[in-house]
Parts: sequence; C-alpha cells; structure tokens
Amino acid sequence: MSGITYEDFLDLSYTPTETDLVCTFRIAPAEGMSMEAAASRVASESSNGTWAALHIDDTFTDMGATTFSIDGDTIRVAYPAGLFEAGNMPQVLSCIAGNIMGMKAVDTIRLEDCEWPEAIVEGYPGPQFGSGVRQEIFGVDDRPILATVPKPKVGLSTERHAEIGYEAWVGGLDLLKDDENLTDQSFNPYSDRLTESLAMRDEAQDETGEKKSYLINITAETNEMLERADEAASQGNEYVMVDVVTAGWGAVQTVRERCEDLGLAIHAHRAMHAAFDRVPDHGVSMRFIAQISRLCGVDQLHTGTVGLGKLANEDTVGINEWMRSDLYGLKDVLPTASGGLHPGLVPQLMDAAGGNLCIQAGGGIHGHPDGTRAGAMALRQSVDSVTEGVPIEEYAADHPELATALEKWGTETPR
Ligand SMILES: O=C(COP(=O)(O)O)[C@H](O)[C@H](O)COP(=O)(O)O
Ligand SMILES: [Mg+2]
Repeated sequence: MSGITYEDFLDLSYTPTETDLVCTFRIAPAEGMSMEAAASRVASESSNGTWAALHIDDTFTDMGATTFSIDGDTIRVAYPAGLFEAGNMPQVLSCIAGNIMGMKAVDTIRLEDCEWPEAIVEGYPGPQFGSGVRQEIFGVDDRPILATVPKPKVGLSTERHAEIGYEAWVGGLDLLKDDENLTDQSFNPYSDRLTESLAMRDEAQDETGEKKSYLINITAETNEMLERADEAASQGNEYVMVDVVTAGWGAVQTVRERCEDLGLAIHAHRAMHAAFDRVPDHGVSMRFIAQISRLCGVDQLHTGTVGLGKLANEDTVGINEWMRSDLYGLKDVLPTASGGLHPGLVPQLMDAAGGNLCIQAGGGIHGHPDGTRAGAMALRQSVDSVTEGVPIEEYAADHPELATALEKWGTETPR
C-alpha cells in the first residue's frame, strides 16, 4: 500500500507527453491558500484525487493529472489521455470543467484553453462539411454566406415566418434561420414551418437561380431532435440548427452521428454560452466552447462579431483562427457573426474577420425602413461592396437599399 495526496499533483519539472491533454487555467486561490496548494488541488480534483490522502495498491492505474507550470495567476495542467473515455465529451467536461469549478480552494477558476492531442482528437468526428458548406451547398467561394432570423423571434405565424423567409431569400440572402427559442410551439409548429418554408425556399430558388437553404431549429430532447432531423432531411433541407449549450454535448454528439447518415450540416447556436464564459475570471472560455463544438462536429458556430453589434464578445478573431487551425485532419468550422449586425457594419466585420464567414442579421434586415426584402438586398450589397473593393458609401450611391440602411443606422454599432 502507498498513498496519494494532493501534493502529488504538482510537479514543476514535468514535461507533458505528446498524448497528454494540456489545459490552461487562470485561478485565484482562496484566502490563506498558496498558489501551489490551489494549483495542485485543481489537478487532483479534476483527475483522480480528493481532499483526503488515499491508499492505493498495485492494481491501481494512475490517471493523475500534473500541474507543471505556474506563471502569475495562470497554471497549466497535463492530463494523461487514458483518463478520458474515447469520444465521450460529457466525461471530458466532468473532468476538466467539473467539480473544480465549485472548489473552495479557489475563489475563481477559468478554463481558458486546451491543447488537444491526437490521442483524444481521434475519438471525435469533427465537422462533416465545415466551411465547405459555402461551396458544397451554395456553390459560393468568393463571399460570406448570408442568413437572417425573422423578428420578433417568437410569435410569428408559420405563414408569416415563411413569407419573411421568401422575402429574405429573393432579396439575396442564402439562409433563413430560426431563432434560438423557436422550436415547436403552437403558434408555429415545427412540421408546418418546415414544409411551408421549404416551399417558399423552392420558389425563391426558381426565381433567383441561386441555391437557398434553411437553418431550422431542432433543439429538444435528444430523440425528438433525431426525429426532427429525419424530417428535415426527408423534405430536402440541407441543415439543422441546434442550441448546443442548452441541448448538451452528449445530445450534440448523437445528432452529429445522425446527420452523417442524413448528409445534413449542423448550425450551432450558442445560447447560454455566456453563463459559462462571460465572467472574465470564472467558468470556461468561449474559445474552449468552440473547441469542443469542433470536436463534436458542428459545421457552423456563432463566435461573435469582433466587438461590433449588441452582445458581449470574446476574442472572435482568435477563436475563428483556432477553428480553422490544423487539428489532426479534422475539418474546420465556419464562424457565424451575429448579434446586432446591420449592413453598415459589414466592412469593419470583414476587415477584422475575413470573408470565410456566415453573416447573420435579424433586426438589421427586418428593421430596414422598406422592409425585409430591401433589408436583405442592403446586406448583400454591403458584402458586394467589400468583395468588389468599393467603399461602402460609394457603393451606396447607386444601390438605394444600401443607401437607406446607411441613412438609418450609419456605420455605428447598436446597443
Ligand atoms: O437573434 C440573434 C441575432 O439577432 P439580431 O441580428 O436582431 O441582433 C442571435 O440569437 C444572436 O446573434 C446570438 O448571439 P451570438 O451570435 O453572439 O451567439
Ligand atoms: Mg437569436
């Protein structure tokens, strides 16, 4: 018999192996607790230790993590790959973002970043299409794809919702998108909405000669989501949308598997992410949420608007870069910029975030003084101004819809 105590989880001379998962945390030790003591408790509680010294014998497999670096408030912890069940994202979170978030040894703790080894990545499918949706679904590779969410976000009848979609599609947008809290309510049932919207989609395609599609929200209990995905595919749609944080990562993994069979792309809305990532010193970062989204295999993910728009953002550019970085052959994820966007913000957005994007606007389309179709035209024109390299004000001179949008909202960010 020998023993393990939390001190065994700190070794500043340790060098991570190539199969270790390395996590970077920022921590504030509780009063009276040294940095070293708090840092070793993080590694202990998130792997195989507890508050008391434990007795082990030689049948024990040591899956202990090691805090190997302390730099100011930042610690780095290496976890052996064998600690993690292959392809089980909830279990990963129960380790590295689990009990430690409530541990009294720290006042605050935030998981900022992970370096994922191949030994773990190979258990996950990654995206089926990634940013390839632009080319594979829409045949577009020279501009961002454009989406709109009808507003008011809930309460519109099915017929009105589909009409708004039609107006947006013929105005030049690629995608109609459901809002995060529209699923299968009595005022706008899922099946009816799917059928009516796709009928409108077909009309818009015939009229414009452009491919159009629909980010229909299937968020629900997992089996229900699978049925809704089946229905979306059987009616000829190309996408489903899932609120990935509220649905849960196990459910996302199940949906991803079904979408492989159905050939459907997944648009990930991140509603509730801010409960975990908004407080700067606690929780998990949006970067981390983006990492697990990619591993679980979503194709598009909301990652913010580089500080423009109505919602708080964390490092959109850095996250977007991570989502297209090399990850042992996993496909990339197409970033979706959304939240308080309007045509006048597009040049700044594309300047900072590039063109490999999905740009989504709700109020910035339907709030256009001349209605949804004009709003959609204005958004498409704003993107065209950037891809054609013409300053937006100059472009607006012979594009009246854009001119009206600029008159209304300028190039300022709303609040
Ligand atoms: O409905 C909207 C945007 O509507 P609008 O264009 O009217 O603001 C989305 O839910 C937000 O973009 C979510 O935020 P994020 O993209 O930051 O997750
Ligand atoms: Mg929304």
